[in-house]
Order: sequence, then C-alpha cells, then structure tokens
Amino acid sequence: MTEIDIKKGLAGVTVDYTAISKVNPETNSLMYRGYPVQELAATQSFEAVAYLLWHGELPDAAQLAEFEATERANRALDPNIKQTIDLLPLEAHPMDVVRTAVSVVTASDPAAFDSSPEADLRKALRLLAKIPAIVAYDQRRRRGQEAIEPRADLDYSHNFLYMTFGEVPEATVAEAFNVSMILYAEHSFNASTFTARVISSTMSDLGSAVVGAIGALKGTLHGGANEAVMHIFDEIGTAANVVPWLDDAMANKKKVMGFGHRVYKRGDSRVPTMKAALDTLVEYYDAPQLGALYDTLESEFVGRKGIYPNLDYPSGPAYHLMGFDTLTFTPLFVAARIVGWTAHIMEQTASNALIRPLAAYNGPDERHIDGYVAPAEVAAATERPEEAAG
Ligand SMILES: CC(=O)SCCNC(=O)CCNC(=O)[C@H](O)C(C)(C)COP(=O)(O)OP(=O)(O)OC[C@H]1O[C@@H](n2cnc3c(N)ncnc32)[C@H](O)[C@@H]1OP(=O)(O)O
Ligand SMILES: O=C([O-])CC(=O)C(=O)O
Repeated sequence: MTEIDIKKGLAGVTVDYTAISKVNPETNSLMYRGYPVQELAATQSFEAVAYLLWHGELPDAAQLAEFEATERANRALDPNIKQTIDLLPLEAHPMDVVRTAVSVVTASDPAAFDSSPEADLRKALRLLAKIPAIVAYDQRRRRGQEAIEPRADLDYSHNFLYMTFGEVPEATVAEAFNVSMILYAEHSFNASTFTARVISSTMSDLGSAVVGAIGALKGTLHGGANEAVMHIFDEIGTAANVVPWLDDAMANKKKVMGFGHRVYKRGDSRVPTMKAALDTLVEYYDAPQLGALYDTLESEFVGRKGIYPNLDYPSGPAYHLMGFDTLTFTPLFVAARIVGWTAHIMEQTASNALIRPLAAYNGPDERHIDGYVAPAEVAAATERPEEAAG
C-alpha cells in the first residue's frame, strides 16, 4: 500500500484564510481583527468586542448604543423556550439543555430559512442576547429557584450574573466575568468553530451550525475542560494533596484537564489575563486555599511535563468563585463563543466551498457475498477502470 502522509486530527494543516482572529504560537499572541486580546480585555466591554468580531471594527459611541439596545431588547425567553427546558430532566447536562434551547430559538426565528448576511447578523445577536437567559434559567431550575427576568438597565455581564444569582454583582466580579467572556469569544479554527464551518459549508443554516458547534464544545478535550478542571480541584481538595494526586494521575497516564493545547505549546496567550482576573476573585472572596491549589498544581505539572495551562484552567475556578455550578461552566463558554462561531459562519458563507476532505481506505480488500450474481448492467457499471482497460 502506498504510504500516505495522514495529518491525524488535521494537526498542522492550514485549511483556509480567516480575517477574524490570529492565533500566533510563536509570539504567544492572539488578536481579534488585529487588536491584541489583552488590550481588548483591559479596555472594552464584551458587547463592543462582539461588535468588533462581527463587523470588523470597534463601534463608535452611537453604534455601541444601538447594538446594546438591541441586545437588551432581545434578552427575554419566549414561553416555548422555557417550556422546552422544563421538559428536560433536571439531571440533563446543561450543555444538552443549551443545545436543545438554542435549537428551539433558531427554529422559531421567523428568518430561520434566510441565510443573508443581514439575517445571520440579526440571528447571531439574538442568540448572544438569549443564551445568558437560557443558562441562568437552567441553573436556577436545577437549584429549585424561581426564574429571574432580565433587566434592561444592566450591561451584559451585570445582567447575566443578576439573572443567575438574583443580585446585581459588585464591579470586581462583573469585571472578571466580562474579561472571561472576551477571552472566550473567539479562537480561530478550533474544533467547535471548524464544526460550525463544516455545517455552514453545506449551505445549511446558522442555527444548525451553532447547534453542531455546541456539541463539539461539550467534549473534555475542548470546552468541557473548564468543568473537568473543577472536578479535579474537588478531587485533590487542598494544595497539600497535589503531589500524591499527580503521582497517581501520571502513573495511570491520566490527562490533567486544563493543560495543553493543540496550537500553543509554550503557554496559552489568554492565561495571564484570566489568571489576573482569578487573582482578584481569590482576594475578593477570600479564598487563598483555592489560589494555593491552583498555583501548586500548575507548578508541579509544568515542572514535570513542560505542558502549560490553557484558558480553561483559570476560568473554571473563577466561575466557581463567582458561584456558578460546575456543570454551568461550559455553557458559559457557549455564551461567549457564540460570537466567534457566528462570525465564522458568516465568513464561511461569504466565501464558501464545501468542506469535504479525503480519507485513505485501510479496510478489508474487495470481497463478495457468497452466491450473489450481479445483474449485467450493475456489473458493467461497477467494473473497475483498470479491468476495463485490460
Ligand atoms: C479552550 C480549549 O479548548 S483548550 C483545550 C482544553 N482541553 C484540555 O485542557 C484537555 C487536556 N489537554 C489535552 O487533552 C491536550 O493537550 C489537547 C487535546 C488540548 C491538545 O492535544 P494535542 O495537540 O492533540 O496533543 P496530544 O493530546 O497528542 O498531546 C501530546 C502529548 O502530551 C500529553 N499531554 C497533552 N496534554 C496533556 C494533559 N493535559 N495531561 C497529560 N498529558 C498531556 C499527551 O498525553 C501526549 O503525550 P505522548 O506524546 O506521550 O502520548
Ligand atoms: O483553539 C483551540 O484548539 C481550543 C481553544 O483554545 C479555544 O477554542 O478557545
């Protein structure tokens, strides 16, 4: 058999251009539409960053005001969405709940069949506005709490936390949340975004592409890692247990979630910014034990393996300190990444080619069903070219 150079997992394969973001492992940097993500996190709201990723430029004051007004006006959930969520068991994974609710939101959109740039932009903003209400509604129903309606006088981050916890958060908490949303918003051709692009490439609709992307994000090798990090923290307990826990994990060849990355091999460009946000929360909530566990596991694991934390490592404990259930962490990633997914769906649609790679067959050689005699016309049609030529 001829040797074919298979790039397992498409590792290292460049499949298209994108103008949305640039991940540069050489310089450990990430830019959204040319702006370093650290600068955006330090100076912008998540709403302004969403506008940037969708429109290519940061909004001026009037554009931002209009964008925010539309976002605020679209936050509430229609009764059919709440009823759909209520039909799901309380034990359903929140990612399955979000996936199902998003499916209903997009199927109920009057422009569900319209894939024009204007309709897609409007649908994207509608999802950006509604996903927080879905996530908050589901966490509250799991806790047996009444749903809280959105407040149009609050920005995205304050309102998200308000709808989830019933209190307007302090600035420190809302700011850390805003930073996490900006850092999670976009990351080039990651697995879930690529999934969305594959679905869009068949000329399917935005809703189908987003639902597929949510499915891809759920896995622990991707977005599900922020939830998995917290399970690990719960298992380890305190910094004093890190060494024996790690000895055991490594002896059993277990992956330590929240570490490693397909593209960044010397550290994830977003981690220092999210770690700084986590530090403010550790101080705010007076949780030095969690900070010590974080630092000890990081230094032990990096020291032993030379594999660095990714964004899910600081964001998991940050969401825990804010009060989110561990199961809600990956839906928070969905709330942010809806921006990147939809930006890529629109980019794919604007310059489409069906995504359909090749595979090298390595199954059994040709064989036949005993006693089967092909009709003459079928035999002629399946006759292999080399036989026909011979
Ligand atoms: C926001 C995000 O989605 S970021 C990613 C979140 N995912 C995680 O945190 C899950 C844990 N990490 C991983 O599984 C991996 O690092 C991935 C999947 C993210 C990237 O991996 P890949 O580029 O495919 O590299 P791969 O998994 O082959 O790892 C290369 C080697 O490093 C090891 N390695 C990589 N990450 C880890 C880890 N977290 N724990 C232990 N070993 C690891 C692998 O076991 C492998 O070792 P080997 O060569 O001895 O077999
Ligand atoms: O880029 C990736 O492979 C995963 C990642 O960090 C992200 O999607 O944010």
